[in-house]
Amino acid sequence: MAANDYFFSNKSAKVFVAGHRGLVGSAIVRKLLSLGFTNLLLRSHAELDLTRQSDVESFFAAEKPQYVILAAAKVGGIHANNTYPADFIAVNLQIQTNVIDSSYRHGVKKIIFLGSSCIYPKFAPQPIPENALLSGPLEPTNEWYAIAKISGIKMCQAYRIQHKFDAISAMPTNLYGPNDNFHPENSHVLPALIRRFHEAKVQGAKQVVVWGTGSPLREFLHVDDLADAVMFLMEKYSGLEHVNVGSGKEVTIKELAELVKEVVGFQGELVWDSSKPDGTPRKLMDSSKLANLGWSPNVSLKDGLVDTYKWYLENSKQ
Ligand SMILES: NC(=O)C1=CN([C@@H]2O[C@H](COP(=O)(O)OP(=O)(O)OC[C@H]3O[C@@H](n4cnc5c(N)ncnc54)[C@H](OP(=O)(O)O)[C@@H]3O)[C@@H](O)[C@H]2O)C=CC1
Ligand SMILES: C[C@H]1O[C@H](OP(=O)(O)OP(=O)(O)OC[C@H]2O[C@@H](n3cnc4c(=O)[nH]c(N)nc43)[C@H](O)[C@@H]2O)[C@@H](O)[C@@H](O)C1=O
Repeated sequence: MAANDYFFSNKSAKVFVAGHRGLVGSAIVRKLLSLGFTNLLLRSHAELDLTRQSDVESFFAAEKPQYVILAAAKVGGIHANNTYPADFIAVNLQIQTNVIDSSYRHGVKKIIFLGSSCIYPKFAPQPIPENALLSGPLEPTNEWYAIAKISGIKMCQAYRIQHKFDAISAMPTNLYGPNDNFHPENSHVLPALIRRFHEAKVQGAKQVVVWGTGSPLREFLHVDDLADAVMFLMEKYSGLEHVNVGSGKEVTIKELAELVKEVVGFQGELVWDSSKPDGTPRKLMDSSKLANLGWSPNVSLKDGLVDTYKWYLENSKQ
C-alpha cells in the first residue's frame, strides 16, 4: 500500500457508513467524526433500501464512496432470530451481497463487513479461535442469521482472491450501548433487561421475569470499543481471514441480570422463565489475533451499563 492509501491518511475521503442510525453505525459515525473525518456518506433505510439491488447500484454509481463500513443488517435477539428466520437469512444475504458487490464494481478502496460470534459452531472450543468457523453444527436459534453472516465472510474472501478487492470481516461479540434496540421481545438481553428492570422500578413491581435458566455465558463489548476496533482494522488489517472482536470477559446471564438490577436500582426479586430458550451455552471468542495486532478494549461492563442506562433514561419515550 502507498502511504496515501491508509485509511487515516485522508480524513476527507468519502466514507459510506451503511446502517448509521443503528447501535453500531451510530457509534462508528461518532468515532469517525471524533477522528476528524469530514465527508461521511449516510442514508437511512427509508432513503435507500439496501435489499434493492438496482437502487444500491445506482447509489454507488452516483456517489462513488472510497471506503465502506457495512453496519446495516437485520439484527435482533434470540426471540427475533427464532421467530423470523426468513427475514434474518434473506434480508442479510440481500444487503451484504448488494453492498459488497457494488463496492467492488464502483472502485471502493476498502470495505469492512460485520458478522457476529454466532457464526461459530454451538459447541466450538472455548475461547473460540477464528479457525473454528465451519467446524461443526450451528446453534439452532440463530442458524439462519449465522448462515447469512458466514456467506458475508466468504464473499469478502472470494472477492479478495478473485479481484484483489480489499474486503475484510470483523466478528463482534454481543454488543450494547447508546442507540441499542430496547424492544421488549425482539431486542438482545442487555437492553431488554435495562428496560424491564426500569419499568418494574417505576411501577413498584415485586418481581422481574428473566428468560431461560440464567446459566448461559455471554461476552459483552461496549459499542464504542467496537467502533474503535473497526477503525483500527480499517487502518491496520488487510487479510483473508475474519477477525474476532471481543472483550475477553464473560458473565452468566444470572450475573448480568444481578448487575443490571443493581445499576437500575430495582429492589425486587428475579424470576426465571425456563420456557424461553437459553440459546448457545457459551461463546467466548479468542480475540488474541486482534490483541496481537495491537488493539484492546477500554470499557468495563459495569461502566458500560451505567452509561447505557443513562442514555436510556435520557432518550427513551417513557
Ligand atoms: N447488536 C449486537 O449485539 C451485534 C451486532 N453485530 C453486527 O453489527 C451490525 C450492526 O448491528 P446493530 O447496530 O446492532 O443493528 P441495529 O438494528 O441497531 O442497526 C441496523 C441498521 O441497519 C439498517 N437497515 C436494516 N435493514 C436495512 C435495509 N434494508 N436498508 C438499509 N438499511 C437497513 C437499520 O435501519 P432501520 O432501523 O431504519 O431499519 C439500522 O440503522 C450487524 O451486521 C450485526 O450483525 C454483531 C455482533 C453483535
Ligand atoms: C449477538 C447475538 O445475539 C443472539 O444470540 P444470544 O446471545 O443468544 O442473544 P440474546 O441477547 O437475545 O440472549 C442471550 C441470553 O439471554 C437470555 N435472556 C434472558 N432474558 C432475556 C430477555 O429478556 N431478552 C433476550 N433477548 N434474552 C434474554 C436468553 O435466553 C439467552 O440465554 C443471536 O440470535 C444473534 O443475534 C447474535 O449474533
